[in-house]
Amino acid sequence: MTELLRATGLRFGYRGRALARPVDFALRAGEVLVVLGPNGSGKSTLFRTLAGAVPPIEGEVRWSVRPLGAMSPRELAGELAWVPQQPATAFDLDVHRYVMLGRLGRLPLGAGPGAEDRQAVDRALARMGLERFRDRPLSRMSGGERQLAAIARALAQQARTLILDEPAGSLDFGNQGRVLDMLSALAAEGLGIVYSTHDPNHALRCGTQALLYLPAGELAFGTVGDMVRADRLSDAYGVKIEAARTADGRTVYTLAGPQPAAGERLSA
Ligand SMILES: Nc1ncnc2c1ncn2[C@@H]1O[C@H](COP(=O)(O)OP(=O)(O)OP(=O)(O)O)[C@@H](O)[C@H]1O
Repeated sequence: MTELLRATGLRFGYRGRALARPVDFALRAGEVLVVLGPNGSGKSTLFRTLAGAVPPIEGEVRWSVRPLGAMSPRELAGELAWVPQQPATAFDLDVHRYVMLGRLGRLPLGAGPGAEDRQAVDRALARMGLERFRDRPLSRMSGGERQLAAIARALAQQARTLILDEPAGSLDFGNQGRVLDMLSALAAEGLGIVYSTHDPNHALRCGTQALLYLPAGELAFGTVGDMVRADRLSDAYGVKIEAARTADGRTVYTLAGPQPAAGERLSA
């Protein structure tokens, strides 16, 4: 399988202070890498580092074998499309213009969008079920609808990898399932997917690899089967987490009760 992303000895954070110990990981076409960790552990910062918005403290990021630092913004736009946690624009665009922003990074300097770009926008709106919101200003959309529009914008970009920061964070139960299944379908079409979530069950539903922030600055990488386990999750979040089985044999994780008070860690 084609390698899309590789991080080697990567340390990242702000003003020289790393949020985790050095980590190595890779993503190939067709894989879904899920990033799990407590609030403030560094999931968004990792994404910003992979996208080149925050320079690494140490180590290297490569997209399709090329070092991130040597890539032009247009080359990078062909590699990754980033869906931030809280999509925002300086102007109140209507939805199809907002989704068109996903095309801009791919256009030659000074060129305007053409028929191919408009088709890409229409396809992305259809895939997200947003056709009826086409001419609606973002300011008149709910948080969840805006999140779907941000995913449509990333799809319109037609990059090889999608990075999504908590894509299901504002979505209702039905849309959570739809978006996760769509991410699986996009991976099956050959894209690479990287996304963060606070729900380990989402990682089980749609994940092949996982990065898990553990206490003492360890960032562990492995298969979802190895990383998303009750013992490791309990360790990561400092609460007792139990595995249960559904009638059709799937594993689901739930919080066990009662839990330690906030700030107390489990003694394991
Ligand atoms: N621009 C910044 N400069 C300095 N520190 C920052 C900056 N942005 C975030 N931080 C800090 O870096 C740490 C990691 O933040 P980050 O947003 O990456 O966490 P996260 O895992 O995505 O959190 P959450 O699950 O709450 O969204 C936090 O302690 C945060 O306060």
